[in-house]
Amino acid sequence: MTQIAPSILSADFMNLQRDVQNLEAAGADLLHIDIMDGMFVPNMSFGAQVVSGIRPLTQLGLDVHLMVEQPERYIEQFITAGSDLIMIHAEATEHLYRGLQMIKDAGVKAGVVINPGTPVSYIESVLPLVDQVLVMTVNPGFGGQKFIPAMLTKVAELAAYREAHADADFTIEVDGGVNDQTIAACAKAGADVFVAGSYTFAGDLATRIETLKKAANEAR
Ligand SMILES: O=C(CO)[C@@H](O)[C@H](O)COP(=O)(O)O
Ligand SMILES: [Co+2]
Repeated sequence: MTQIAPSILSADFMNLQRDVQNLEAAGADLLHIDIMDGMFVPNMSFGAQVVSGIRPLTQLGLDVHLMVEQPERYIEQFITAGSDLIMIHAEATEHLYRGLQMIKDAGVKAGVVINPGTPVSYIESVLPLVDQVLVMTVNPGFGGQKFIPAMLTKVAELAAYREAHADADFTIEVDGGVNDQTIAACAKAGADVFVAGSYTFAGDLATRIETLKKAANEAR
């Protein structure tokens, strides 16, 4: 099933409540929330307080993308803040399995993320544990970058893995440079959840979300 997850990184932070509520009214399926620590990625965004602030404003699931060194240090904060799904980067911790278990043990969905330079084989041993795999289709750290088409082979590889393994029960998400031109190829390769920040906010929200959904559904 297609799910569109606008990234609030492209929202107007001085009007975040308005933008979150407008996204829900416009038909967003999830809210993608990018947390950047200035270490794992060369940019900073915001912390768990903002997630706590958003939580009571919307019924949408909060899809939290931690771009943070040693994310296990912050998992509890993001659970308490009301995240529905917490994703940690495979490259950011020596204890990937433990970090994912911490999230799952709290009854929250857990996701693993891979950077453009990381192969699917690197995360194979955690695939039976996760609820979502996020394939970065740009280098993490900034919105508004150009989609890297070579990442689609990883999406297809994950879709084939899921098909072949009865114990695999994860959605495949793509993040970075997703727009009306790139979403069809992602859907064709097997992606289910599509993060779109700059594209969604560059026009009428409802029209843009609808355009993305239609393109993804037609490509399947
Ligand atoms: O995680 C990230 C960037 O690191 C993303 O979620 C971006 O915020 C998506 O932005 P667009 O590429 O859609 O503008
Ligand atoms: Co993201």
